Amino acid sequence: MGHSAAIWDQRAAIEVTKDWNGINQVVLRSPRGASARVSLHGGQVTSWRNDRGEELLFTSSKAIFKPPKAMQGGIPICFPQFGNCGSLEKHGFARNKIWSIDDNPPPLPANDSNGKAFVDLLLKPTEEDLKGWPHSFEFRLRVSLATNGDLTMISRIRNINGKPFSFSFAYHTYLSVSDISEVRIEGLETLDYLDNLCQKERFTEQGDAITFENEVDRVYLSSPNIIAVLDHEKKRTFVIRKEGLPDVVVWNPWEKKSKSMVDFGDEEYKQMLCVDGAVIEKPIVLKPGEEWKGRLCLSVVPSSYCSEHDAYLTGL
Ligand SMILES: O=P(O)(O)OC[C@H]1O[C@H](O)[C@H](O)[C@@H](O)[C@@H]1O
Repeated sequence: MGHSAAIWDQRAAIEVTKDWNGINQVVLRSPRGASARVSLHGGQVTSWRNDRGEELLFTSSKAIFKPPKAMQGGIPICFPQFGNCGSLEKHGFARNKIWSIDDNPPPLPANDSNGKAFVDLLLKPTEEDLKGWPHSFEFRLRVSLATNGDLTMISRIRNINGKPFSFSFAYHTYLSVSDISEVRIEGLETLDYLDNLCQKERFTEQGDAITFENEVDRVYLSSPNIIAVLDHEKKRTFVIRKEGLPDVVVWNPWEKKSKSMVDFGDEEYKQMLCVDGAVIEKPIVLKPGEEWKGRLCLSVVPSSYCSEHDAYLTGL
């Protein structure tokens, strides 16, 4: 795929354009008008819009998106380390690297190809990278947008090293919400979590659902594969389905911390909520030749749909 080439295939539209830093980004469009943008900087999804053109992911108005710094917003990929729980830079190096497009990706499964636009991005370590993390790998990230606007990300990480290596991982998903005080998460009740605000101490969630009235920075452990984020004001619900990602990070910096973060504008913390499908507590160990797969699918449904179908949520 050449520089800023536009490729249109019969199923759906895939276009490669340049972002404001001159870095290639892939735009996926669904036949009904939903869209997603994926930057080759970090393989980061920077935008996901529904068919009415409404942005579903949060990006701060002051976001700095200039390599080598990763942008706070969208969906950064945290690999091979989450946060500061290791010797590497925060959240690992993958989100700061320039990925490449696979011009000849394996096809979508036949039962899943109808109207789907997708792109495969690849990350392989350079000689220089191997000095910082001496493990050879191939990371294939497939981002796809379905006809109904669902956004799916599949990460496949293969060990092409002579020795085993281990890693942690997260899709650091910044959801756009109307007002954090009006939002609730269902599906994490009764789970144990590590509280990053209390030196990773382990607690058990007592509430019926998770609501927000202060800073929250937690890793929920061994969660179900479907959770819901209900936004009362917007009357919509994000449904997060995941596979291979046992942990869920829930983060909102709240007022005081967000004031100390250069990327955040005043009061902007109210419009964001990170809910990350992740592997943190028990890192993945890959033997030579082995591959790991982690899948995240994001959908948006009207909240009325959810309350009418109570079982849909209570059974999560
Ligand atoms: O600033 P970022 O690199 O986007 O990371 C922001 C946040 O990510 C995670 O959710 C962590 O649990 C937080 O402690 C951290 O501050």
